[in-house]
Amino acid sequence: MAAQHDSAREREIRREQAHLDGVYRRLEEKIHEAEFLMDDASKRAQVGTPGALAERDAQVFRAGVHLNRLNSEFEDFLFGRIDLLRGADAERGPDGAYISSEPAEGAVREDGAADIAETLHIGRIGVLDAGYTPLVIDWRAPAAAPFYRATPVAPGRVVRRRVIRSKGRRVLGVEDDLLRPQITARLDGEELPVIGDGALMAALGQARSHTMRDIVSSIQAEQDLVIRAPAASVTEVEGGPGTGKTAVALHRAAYLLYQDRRRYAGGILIVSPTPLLVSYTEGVLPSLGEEGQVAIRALGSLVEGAEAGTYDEQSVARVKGSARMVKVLHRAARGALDAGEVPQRLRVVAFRNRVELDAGELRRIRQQVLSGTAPVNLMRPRARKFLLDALWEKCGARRHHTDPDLAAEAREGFDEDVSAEDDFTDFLDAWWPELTPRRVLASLADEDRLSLFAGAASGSGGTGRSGGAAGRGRTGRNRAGRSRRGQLLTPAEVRAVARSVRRLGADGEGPLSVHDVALLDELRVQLGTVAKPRRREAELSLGDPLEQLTGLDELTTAADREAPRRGRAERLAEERTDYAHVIVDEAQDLTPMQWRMVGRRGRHATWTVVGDPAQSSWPDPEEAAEARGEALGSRPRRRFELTVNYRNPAEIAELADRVLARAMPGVVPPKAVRSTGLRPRFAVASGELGAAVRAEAERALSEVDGTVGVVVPMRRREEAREWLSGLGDRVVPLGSLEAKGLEYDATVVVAPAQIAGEPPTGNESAGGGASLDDVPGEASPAGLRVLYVALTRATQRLTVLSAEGDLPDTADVPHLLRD
Ligand SMILES: Nc1ncnc2c1ncn2[C@@H]1O[C@H](COP(=O)(O)OP(=O)(O)OP(=O)(O)O)[C@@H](O)[C@H]1O
Repeated sequence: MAAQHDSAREREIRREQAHLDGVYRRLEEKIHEAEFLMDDASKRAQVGTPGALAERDAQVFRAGVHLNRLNSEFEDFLFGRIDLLRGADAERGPDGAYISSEPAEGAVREDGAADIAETLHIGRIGVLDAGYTPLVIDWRAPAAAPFYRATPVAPGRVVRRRVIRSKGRRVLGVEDDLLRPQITARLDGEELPVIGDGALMAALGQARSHTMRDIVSSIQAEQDLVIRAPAASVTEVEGGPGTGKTAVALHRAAYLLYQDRRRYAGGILIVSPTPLLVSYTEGVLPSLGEEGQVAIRALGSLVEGAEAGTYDEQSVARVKGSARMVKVLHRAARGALDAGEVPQRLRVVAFRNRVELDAGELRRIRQQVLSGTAPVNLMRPRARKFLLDALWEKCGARRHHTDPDLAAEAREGFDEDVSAEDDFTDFLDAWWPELTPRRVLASLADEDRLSLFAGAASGSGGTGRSGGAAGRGRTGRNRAGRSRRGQLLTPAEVRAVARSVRRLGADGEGPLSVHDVALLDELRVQLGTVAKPRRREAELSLGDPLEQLTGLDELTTAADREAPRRGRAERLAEERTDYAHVIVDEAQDLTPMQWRMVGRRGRHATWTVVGDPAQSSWPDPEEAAEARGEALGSRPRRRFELTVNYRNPAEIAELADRVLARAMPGVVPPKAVRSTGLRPRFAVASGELGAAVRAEAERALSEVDGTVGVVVPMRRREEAREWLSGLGDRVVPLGSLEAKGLEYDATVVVAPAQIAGEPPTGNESAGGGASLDDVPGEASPAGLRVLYVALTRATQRLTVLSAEGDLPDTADVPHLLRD
């Protein structure tokens, strides 16, 4: 029986191999076609402009290179096949396949027999044969949708879905799902064979590496609905851990580009919470045939020239992320002209007279200038004009001219003379310097200044409306000391933030934290920058050079795109601050300030926002929801929910759900699709914690082939690196908040009560150091949500190692994880 089955499998593999061979033959024809075109182009004397010819040469050359590389570099280039019944009508779509999604009446005969009328192969790119019949359909094409959408309940025309595993030119295996088991279908006169137990389970059981794989061959129906949702307005996707939100977001980016390349020439931005998650996911798009138009950025790398390198203590992050900072920064931007040395007197010579403005006059002029609403840096011309007005008044020349024309002429001469004086220009540079966001942020290291800006709301003025910096600093502090009502930040918060920005140094060039970056972006807007000239759209557009080669939708490989496009993609990302589509991953964790920063990059964009409120580590969900609402504006929303957990085996999911029930009672967890029979392991660190962690990590390493994540409380992450040193790169130490979005074959979760008892905050990551007590605080809802994230990272095995505060029972189960 087994031998028979094997031979059926082998026969099917041979058949798929024959098809793949045919595809490669066609590709080789395309190589020749490309070579011919290249040859032809070079022979032609003058057709079109020289520029057009050069472009054409380049295109043809690239086409040849792509085709050559295709053989070796496109792993599982062909991965799927569907066998379909005859459709309700005989109309074909642009990809050469029949359009009907429902079978024709009579396609299944009364005795349950039916013939397969159409077979489609699905791959990463589309290939047509010489007669425009599809050899391979691009996975994003409408004709490929049934491959993902068909279910036994709603099979449409699909009788059998097959996943093909191949490498380069070789077919390695096939796995089938029968979607209409009740009918007897025949293909070319033979009964349709069904091989294997389905591809999804095979994919889920594979060992994990440090980079995410695409799921193109096993996208599930509810995920496909999101990936192919129309790009209008805002697509919101919620789902528990492991439901494929990140995977879906990445596939959606590739799908949108395929659908409307021209529209998305404006760029797609994918915002990820941490650099770890960026490096984990960034290989997926090239494997899907896309890269150049998509920028994947961590929140700490979203602002040009401001790369976050450190992380704030959690209590500080909480303040910096809060929407209260908007007003503080508004005041800081307008008050920043008073930071440092400010000239107290302006002296010029005009019409052979010395004219002077003293400190009081200068202060009043500054107040007048700042009464405008423009960003501070853009007010410099206004400041210049007001100074000249005051000097003109003071020099008394106006009184000598009764004739308005003569007066105007004299004034013009006056302005020209004064403006040309070094004393005047030097003064203006010092009195109204161009402010940089970094410098203004750094100026908040002065507690007096910060407490003034953080003081009770008093209009929008900031220091520009009152006296000198030092005097105002004192006033602010007194005011703050007198009354806390209406204060934006408490004195303790002021101290903590001021201390944290000292890291930037006086010039502001020191290391930035993740949360500083959103503050810089806010200041960038408040201060204003002189716009750089924009490149011409044509220069930016990547176009699709291969569109001209008939019969191939698109032929590029990851390696192709990497080399020539990388520089270009980087340049595009650098230049771009406004995208055509913005995808936000782990959206539940953006702080209000980060929502503002991200919102600015998608003012004219459509959006896809994916997240899970149950995994939010931000302590004030309402404040974040409000900021998210503002960033997304009044655009209509379309909501989707993902309900199946593809990552965790049921045994692990069940344990994690106990924590979810504590963190968010009543929330329905996603359903785990597989079970391994391996229950989580519980252990207690009775001696030295480091030794126990290392021993558990070693044990996990011996149990799985792939990666092991060791999740520790944030304040332990530096120590954890030492505990695990020398165990090799299959083991990754992680602070609890760093684990977000990642997954490992095995995880060791250390000290759950400490993880749940840490002060909550937004997206934190490696580096820096929180200063917490050894004994964990009370588990907060946000802390429990962080623990829930930690417990849902494993694809195969989970170990929970109890430490101080965990109160394990006789079976070593810590109190937070008991029923
Ligand atoms: N249809 C699928 N076929 C195969 N694997 C899948 C499928 N959907 C999801 N997966 C796998 O499940 C795992 C979880 O996916 P992903 O990281 O996208 O989930 P998530 O919802 O973003 O999780 P979290 O909220 O925990 O970050 C990944 O390994 C992904 O490849």
